Amino acid sequence: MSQHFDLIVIGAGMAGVAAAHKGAAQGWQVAIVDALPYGGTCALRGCDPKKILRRGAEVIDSARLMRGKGIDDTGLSINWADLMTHKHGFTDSVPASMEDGLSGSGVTALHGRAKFTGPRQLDIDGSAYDAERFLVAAGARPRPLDFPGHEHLIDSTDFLELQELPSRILFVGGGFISFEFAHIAARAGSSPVIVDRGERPLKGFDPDLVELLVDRGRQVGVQLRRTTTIVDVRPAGGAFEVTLAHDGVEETVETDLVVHGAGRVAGLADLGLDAAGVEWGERGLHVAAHLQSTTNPAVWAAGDSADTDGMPLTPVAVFEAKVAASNMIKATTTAPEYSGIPTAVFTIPELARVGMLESEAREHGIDLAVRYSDTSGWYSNYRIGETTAAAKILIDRSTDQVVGAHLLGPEYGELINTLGLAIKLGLTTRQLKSATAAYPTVGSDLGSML
Ligand SMILES: Cc1cc2nc3c(=O)[nH]c(=O)nc-3n(C[C@H](O)[C@H](O)[C@H](O)COP(=O)(O)OP(=O)(O)OC[C@H]3O[C@@H](n4cnc5c(N)ncnc54)[C@H](O)[C@@H]3O)c2cc1C
Ligand SMILES: NC(=O)c1ccc[n+]([C@@H]2O[C@H](COP(=O)([O-])OP(=O)(O)OC[C@H]3O[C@@H](n4cnc5c(N)ncnc54)[C@H](O)[C@@H]3O)[C@@H](O)[C@H]2O)c1
Repeated sequence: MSQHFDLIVIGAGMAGVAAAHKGAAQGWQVAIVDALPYGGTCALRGCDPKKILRRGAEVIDSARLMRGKGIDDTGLSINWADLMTHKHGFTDSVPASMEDGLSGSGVTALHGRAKFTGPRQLDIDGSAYDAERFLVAAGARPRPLDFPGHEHLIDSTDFLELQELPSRILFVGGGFISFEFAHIAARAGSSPVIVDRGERPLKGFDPDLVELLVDRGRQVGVQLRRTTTIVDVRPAGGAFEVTLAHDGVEETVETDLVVHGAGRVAGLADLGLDAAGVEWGERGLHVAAHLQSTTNPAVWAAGDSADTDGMPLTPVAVFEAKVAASNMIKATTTAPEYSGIPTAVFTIPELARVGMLESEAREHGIDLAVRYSDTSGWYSNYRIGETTAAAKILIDRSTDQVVGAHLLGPEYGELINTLGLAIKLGLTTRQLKSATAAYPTVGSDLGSML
């Protein structure tokens, strides 16, 4: 006997939960299912716990920057176990409070691994369900790696649960995860090495600012090895030997931990999508612009498991889920509009981007004014002793509108939101400069950056 719902949501992360609430508010019978405790990657294994650990690193870094400027940081250190307890103070209550919220909205909260058995049929750990429609919000998982010894790597979830931090950590891949974790680890007293196969790490960010960040990282002990691949990883007496190849030359290094930071792929492999006639790939479930499966009209997707133009980020996942749910409810074909969505790498200092890269703007033939400022000597950064900060704002001369903004500096992960709003609303630099910011705040630097 199969249990019937108007909507079944697969995945109780940020995307799935947002859509489930919206469907229930419509009066639909909605079920949501997760194989893991409710909350998804962001709240339990990603953004939120990561930024709590980063707070410890920020305190250390801030004190060091003020050394000789009135702060004695002698003996200041991170107590990793206590910082982890602080993290658990947030994460531990997430699943129950999310589930309570869903139940309060009338959503049936199920537990188990979902697998399609037909176009509208689902199996959850041996029980049968069917629905008028499904939202696949199954998230992403670390990209499978194939070099010998890859099974010895830990992933980002494991890193965020480490009970103690070893002294030598090697990160595979030069993206978000490796940079953020390496910056935390360096302030906690470890020696992190990031190995990237490309010449340029953090490829989605402004190359000039990335180089400044790499230099600042080097100063605090984050090593970067470019154009280097992993040949193999071998256990060696409680540690690991990792053979690296660079320019055809092999070298073996010893490390205590090897961490996967080599990208994530949509988590769809176990979902039985073929039985539902749903096409999918590494980037996610194949959807039309309005987020409905291109091959099964009963199936929709959002977030990290949907193959869309949106970046695999939390705000994008939530936004897509709301658009998908709204399209289901109203029988519309609205496509999410992705302009003006900022992103930040939470290194210390943080690196942020919204809109086009300089190279993209030039490819589009935009009559570009590039406003570059080394902001390291500006009051906001002098005050806290920060040595590395810069802004690059790209302006279309013909319209006076911001088409891209790239920032590296303390609190610039907040400042980028204003520039995102400017891009979304098509504000001119004249309009932006006409706004008065509270002084002295980092926001009050924006006028000078423009
Ligand atoms: C370490 C890390 C740090 C990050 N930091 C940031 C950040 O600072 N800012 C930011 O914007 N983004 C960040 N991200 C990305 C962000 O976490 C994701 O984009 C976001 O969580 C995606 O949400 P989602 O709802 O699509 O998927 P998820 O939150 O991953 O939820 C998917 C859920 O589906 C469940 N599931 C999967 N398959 C099945 C199945 N067959 N049956 C039942 N349940 C299933 C999973 O258990 C999971 O709970 C980070 C990611 C990582 C890994
Ligand atoms: N602050 C944030 O918003 C945040 C933080 C963490 C993660 N995330 C999300 O999670 C996703 C995954 O993060 P990530 O850091 O794993 O991936 P990423 O895509 O940011 O970076 C992966 C890097 O690994 C390199 N690489 C891949 N295979 C390699 C190999 N075998 N050897 C050496 N280098 C290799 C790639 O060239 C790339 O530079 C991101 O795309 C992002 O959307 C976001």
